[in-house]
Amino acid sequence: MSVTDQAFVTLATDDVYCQGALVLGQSLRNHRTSRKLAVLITPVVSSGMRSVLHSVFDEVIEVDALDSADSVRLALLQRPELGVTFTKLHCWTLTHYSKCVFMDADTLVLCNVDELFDREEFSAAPDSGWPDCFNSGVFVFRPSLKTYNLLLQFAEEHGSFDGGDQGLLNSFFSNWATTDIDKHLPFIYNLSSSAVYTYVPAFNHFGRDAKVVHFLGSAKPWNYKYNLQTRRVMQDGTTSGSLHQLSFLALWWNIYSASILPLLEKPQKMEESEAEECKHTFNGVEIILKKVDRPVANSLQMPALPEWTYETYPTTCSPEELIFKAQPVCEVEQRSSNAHLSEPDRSSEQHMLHPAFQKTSKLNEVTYAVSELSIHLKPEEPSAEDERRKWEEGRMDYMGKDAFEHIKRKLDAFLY
Ligand SMILES: O=c1ccn([C@@H]2O[C@H](COP(=O)(O)OP(=O)(O)O[C@H]3O[C@H](CO)[C@@H](O)[C@H](O)[C@H]3O)[C@@H](O)[C@H]2O)c(=O)[nH]1
Ligand SMILES: [Mn+2]
Repeated sequence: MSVTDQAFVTLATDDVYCQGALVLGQSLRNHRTSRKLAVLITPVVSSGMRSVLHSVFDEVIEVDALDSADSVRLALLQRPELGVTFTKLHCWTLTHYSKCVFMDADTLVLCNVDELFDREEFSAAPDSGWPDCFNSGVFVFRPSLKTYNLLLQFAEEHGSFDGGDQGLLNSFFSNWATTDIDKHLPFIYNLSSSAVYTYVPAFNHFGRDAKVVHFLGSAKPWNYKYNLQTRRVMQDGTTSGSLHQLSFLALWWNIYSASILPLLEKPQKMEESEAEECKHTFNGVEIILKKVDRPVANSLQMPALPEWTYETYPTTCSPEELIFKAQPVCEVEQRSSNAHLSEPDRSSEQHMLHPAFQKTSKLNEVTYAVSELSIHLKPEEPSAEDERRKWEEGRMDYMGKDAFEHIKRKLDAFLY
């Protein structure tokens, strides 16, 4: 059964967030959603990335970027980049759907969540930072131009208390917390990976039922490095996380390497060329595959956490297997005790592969050739204004370009 007038909708304003949207879309496919998949993009998304999006999503819809331009409030949140999340409001214009579930590009489904469509506008889960507010990373809504215009008007009149869409939507749907308990999605539909350690016993008790993980905050899965041999996320000085977070991150990367990487234009085969590194370059993003002879000790060694961890996979696993094994161990174990064929939902999975998966047989070539995978943002030259602000805020780069020798050279050039 497929329902064509309902859709999961996400947003990727640039090629970087497209990485997240692709993994989210793929996770929905892996769990055989019966709904359409739509992604909103802006004009800056590259044509290469658009064609990759087309192989996972039913619809790729270009919209103009909306910006809250609310730098003061966004600075309070310490996330100046979030003004652009106002672009999310465009989802109300998708009136060819009767009902939709919006999901942030930094979310991932762990099982089929089609039952969300039984809920009404406006349903969302509590935010872990302020539970009387909902988190706007997962919500059920009804597209309507009327609502869209009311939202824009509201934004103009009242702005957003956090500068992003979440503040705006909470003020707009202000009776969410008190009026209808059916509109409170359980937290397992929007489990923020950072909430994991704020209430560990609750996570241990309820976490195994998690249905959607949300990597909210400034460190996104694509900011980490992934070791294709150990199938673990690598930690360096700038990234850290609890074991639970790291297992969710590893799951994200499992999907990325198994299903998204093979959709990218195939780089020169690394075994043949002597190259140590190969790159896929998009607009502002480089995806780098590296041959590294790094001792395994450098990547994170996860101690055994039998009741809640992800399996590590032998590299001999077929890509299809890999995709469906990317489940919490507790689930895998339950399944293996009575052979997964007895579970009707699983037995048909292998036959229901989305066309996007069929290309994944190329995975092994990549897997064997490289051991480190990372996504880099091509650094933009900081503007003169950014530079000045850094100085004013006392954040000089003493070791780098603001080192005494560089300043002296500038002064010399100015004086002589
Ligand atoms: O440059 C950007 C930034 C965001 N997004 C999209 O907007 C979503 C929200 O941004 P995100 O970086 O995921 O924000 P969070 O870290 O999740 O922070 C919170 O605050 C945001 C601003 O209010 C809300 O949109 C989020 O749902 C809420 O979880 C992303 O997932 C993307 O879908 C882009 O496409 N490009
Ligand atoms: Mn998010």
